[in-house]
This record gives sequence, C-alpha cells and structure tokens, in this order.
Amino acid sequence: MAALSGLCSSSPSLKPKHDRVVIPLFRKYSLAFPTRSNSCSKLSVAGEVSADLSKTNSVGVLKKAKQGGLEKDPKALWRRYVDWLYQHKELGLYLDVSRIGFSDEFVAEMEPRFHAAFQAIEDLEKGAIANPDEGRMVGHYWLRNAKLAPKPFLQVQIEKTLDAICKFADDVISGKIKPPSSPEGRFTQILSVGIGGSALGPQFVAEALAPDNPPLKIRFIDNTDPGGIDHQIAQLGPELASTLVIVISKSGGTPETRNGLLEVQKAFREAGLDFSKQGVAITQENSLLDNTARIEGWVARFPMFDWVGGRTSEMSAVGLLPAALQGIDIREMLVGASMMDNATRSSVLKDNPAALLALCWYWACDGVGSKDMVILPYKDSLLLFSRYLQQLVMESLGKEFDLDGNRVNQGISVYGNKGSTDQHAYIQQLREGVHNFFVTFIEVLRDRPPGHDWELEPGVTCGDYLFGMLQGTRSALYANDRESVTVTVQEVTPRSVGALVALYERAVGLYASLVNINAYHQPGVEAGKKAAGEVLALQKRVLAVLNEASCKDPVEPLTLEEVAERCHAPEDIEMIYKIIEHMAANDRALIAEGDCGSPNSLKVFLGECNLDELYA
Ligand SMILES: O=P(O)(O)OC[C@H]1O[C@H](O)[C@H](O)[C@@H](O)[C@@H]1O
Repeated sequence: MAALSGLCSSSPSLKPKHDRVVIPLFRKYSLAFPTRSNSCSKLSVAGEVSADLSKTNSVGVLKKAKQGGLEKDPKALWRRYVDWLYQHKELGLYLDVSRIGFSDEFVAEMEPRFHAAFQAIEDLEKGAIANPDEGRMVGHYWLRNAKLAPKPFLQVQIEKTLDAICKFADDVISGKIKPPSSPEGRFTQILSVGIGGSALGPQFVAEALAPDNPPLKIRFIDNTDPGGIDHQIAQLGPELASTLVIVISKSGGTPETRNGLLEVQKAFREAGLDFSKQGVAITQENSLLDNTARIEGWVARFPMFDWVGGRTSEMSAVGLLPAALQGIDIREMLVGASMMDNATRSSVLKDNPAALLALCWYWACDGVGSKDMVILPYKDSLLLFSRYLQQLVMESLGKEFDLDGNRVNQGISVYGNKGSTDQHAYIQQLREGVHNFFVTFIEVLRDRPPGHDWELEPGVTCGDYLFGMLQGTRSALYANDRESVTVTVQEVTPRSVGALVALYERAVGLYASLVNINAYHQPGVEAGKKAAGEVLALQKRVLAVLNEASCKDPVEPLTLEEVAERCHAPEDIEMIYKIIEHMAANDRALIAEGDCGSPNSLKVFLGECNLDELYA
C-alpha cells in the first residue's frame, strides 16, 4: 500500500463561527420581473416561493417577481433552446437548460459569484485546503488526471494505485489469484461491504455498466440489517467459497461496515473457509480496517486517500476496483471524467455544463434549496443515479452554517428513480400537485446495440415509446410551469458514466461556492452516530439490570420504571421501553406480565441468568 505520510494527519477541526446568526428575511416575491421577448422571464410562481435574502444568498434579481408564467411562445422557446444548448462533441453529451426560466439579468447578476466559484475550484485543484473544517485538501479531480496533483508524490500514489487495481483485477479474472477451496478454481462473486460513499458509487456503476455475464458478479452489504446480510450470504450459497469480499471504508471504523465484516467472517468460519484468503480492504493506511487486514494477511489492500471524500470516491479504488473486477473498462471511466473535468474548468458560463447546472439549481431553488431536485433517467441501467446523487448533493450541500459561520441551513433535496416507470407513480403530483421541485431528465439516445432493434408496431420501437414518454412528460410539466433540465448522452458507457459523475461533482462544488458553504465535510452525520452509541450503552446497562434480577431466586420480573431506576436513568424510560420491546421481539427478554402495547403494564426478565456477566 502506498505510503500516505503527511496526508493522513488532519489538523484539528476548526469549528464554524457561530457568533453571528443571520436571520433570513423571508418574503414573498412581489416585485415585477422585467420581461424579455426571448427568455422565460415570465414566471408564475408569485406568492409561492420565499427567498432567503441573507448576505450569502441575496441576488437582486431573485428579489424580483417571477411573474406571468414560463415562456410559452414556441418560436421564442426554440430560440432559447438553441441559444443555451450545451454540447460536448467528443463525449456526445448535451445539456438543455431552456426549460429553466432564468433571465439574462439573473445570469449577469450571478457572474461575480461564478467568478469567485471558478477561482475557488481552481484553488482546490491546485491543492488548497478546500475543506477548512477538517484541514484537508480535496483531490478527487486528480484521480483522473494524476498530473494535476499538486505534489509529485501524490501523482505517484495515484498512478501506482491505478496500476495495482488493474493488475489485481486481471489476476483475479484470469484465475492467477484464486480462492483456496473453490471447485471453480477462480473467484466468481464479489461481496462488497461498505456504506454511504463506500457503497453508492459502486452500486450505481454496477447497475449502469456491468455486462450481462460479468467475470465476477457483485452483491452488496451496505447496512447493519441482519436480515439483509443473511439474505446476501444465503444467495451466495456454496459460491461463498469463490467469493472475493471487498471491505470498503475510508475511516476503517464505520460500525455498519465493521458489523458486515464480522457477520461475513462468521459465515466463512461456519462454512469452514479461511476469510483472510478471500478478503480485500480498501481504506486509509493505518485505519483499524487496514491494520486488521494487514495483521490477518488478507489477499490485498488498496489505499483510500485522505484527500478523497467518501461521496467523491467513485474514481478511487472504491469505485474502480469493483468495476474492474466486473469487466468494466475503468480507464474509459477515467477518460470520460477527465474530459468532463476539462470542459467544466471553463470560466465561460455557457461553455461550462457544471456551471450551467449550478446556475439552474440556484435559480430553481432560489439559492436556498426551496425546491427539490427530481432525477429522472429514462434508462433502467441508470436507476441508481438518483440514489448516488442523493448523497453527493445532500451531504455536500446540506449544511447548517456557511463558511463565515452564519446559520444558513442550506441544501437541495434529491429523489427520483427512472422514467417512464415513475410516470405511473408520482408524476401526477409533479404535474398538478405541490410545486416544490424541478426535474432533471437524463436522456439516453441509443436504445439498443446496433442491429437489435425492431418495430413492435409499424414505424415504432419500444425505445420510441420511452423517448415519447420523456418528451411528453417534459412538455406536460413545462406547460404547467414546472421547470426542468435535460442531460442527454448517446449511450450508457464507461466514458459517459465517468462524465456524468464528474459533471455532478463539479456542479456541486460550484454551487457550494455560490452559496458559500463547505461542500466537503459532514458534521451533521456525527449527531446520529453519537446518539446510536448512547442507545447501545444504555442497552448494556438494561441488560445488566435485567440479568441481576433474573439471577435471583425466584426470578424477579421488573417494571419499566424499576429498570429505569436501577439503570439510574429515569429520564430515559422511553428509550428503555424501546430497548426492551426490541429485545423481547428477538427472544432476548421475556415478558412476564402485560404487553408492549401498554408499557405501564409490562414486567420483564431475561430467559437465562448469566452468572459470568453478574460477577464480571
Ligand atoms: O467510508 P467510511 O469511512 O466507512 O464512511 C462511510 C460513510 O460514513 C458517513 O456516513 C459519512 O457521512 C459518509 O460520507 C461516508 O461515506
């Protein structure tokens, strides 16, 4: 594993300054918006949308009314379409922003912010501490063009890791590296254990790009749900013996991932298999996971770099190793991402698709997340794009404080599955119901590989229907003043998927600058983890109290109040009730009297007395 010296140490977290809280001046739009003949300047959301006019989010034009409805004149709309259409020729990617109603005045007013955003991302790429709270550089762009890395040793790390991934994948696929006791004599399955950024990218890419018969099939354990874990292991059945288990965790200490690993190791023991001969770790050097893998002598270890965040790690070993093992061309993914990176470095708004996206988001969401982003790929293989983007966008943009310490509660909510399927689920509400969203259509032009298409009715293919559904929904929504963006790609290929990932990574980075927040930390995630730890600590005390009562002769069933009192936690009685309810449902506590529907009637005890525990 490449050395990470000098990069693993993070400086102490710099807390945001909370001394100055800006109270946003929420107000209804009421002023007239200047009308333009060839733009969609006549928006009809007056009275519906509030804007945060705080220092960080105020844009003069956003104070003005979005009145009169979106542009509906077909000729003017076509001019707008042509005028704003972005095309990346080599990638075969288009971005249509014509169905977002921003005006030229708005674009002009946003210009200084974009200049600042372009500068910030340029600095980031040059190695600035772009994640100030964690004192970290943010280097996911270097992963697809190592020459951009600000230090030669970083370039070497990136290139060496990529070569190691390719070599390892080739050796596994060819059977040079093989499991010790599989009848097939080679690995046939991957079981990926990881969560959040250590799962969502690999899941999205597997769904999008894995061939129908990959050299290794992939499954995921991305939770601490015992039922889900059992299901994955049961599905593997005897193929557990030919399963390569990839444990992915940047920190190397995420509880869900650790639990997944322990459960899988137990399954290996029960099957008489040696886990170490089938385990691979992807993690930061010297993390708990890294040390475990090293000490136990796992098959391989790959590094996660300090300067790559979980949600932007798809082009690191996290995304590349599982993809390569499935026979996906990872160098093509990197090429696509790199080409998109080049395009999105442009400081000319119209030539920069990520900036155009960020502009649309700002307009549609008033710079304060007032609307949700609905992602609708009209392609089954892109089903998981919205889930992947959910973390990328929401964990990056969903922040309480801005970079100056002002409370801003930023974010944009993301959801969606795929079209046309969702037309039969929630598009009804999008068309006619609460107007709290904008849509991003993802269009894929190629329906099937050449030579496989056929007309299921005269002149019409199955793909024509899908195309018609997308266009119809886009038009129907627009007719009812629902805005949308359309991203079009020729095909779902490693290159276009790499480009899509890079497009959204950059759009998120730029948008974060527009609203002045740190996109690269996630302080809010800690609260839930800490609270979960406290629940488990309380459960241990409850168990000890119940054990003591259950070791008495005769056994002494306890009421909830008695348990809470003996735990010295009367204020936690509700949580104690939930703990006991959960234990009872799993046969780990027995109900002597009453039932869980009437908490005050409950009396509980443990089925067995644990003397070791009692005298521990
Ligand atoms: O890769 P890991 O360290 O296991 O982290 C997995 C996930 O943990 C947390 O929930 C973070 O908020 C995510 O950003 C991260 O992707």
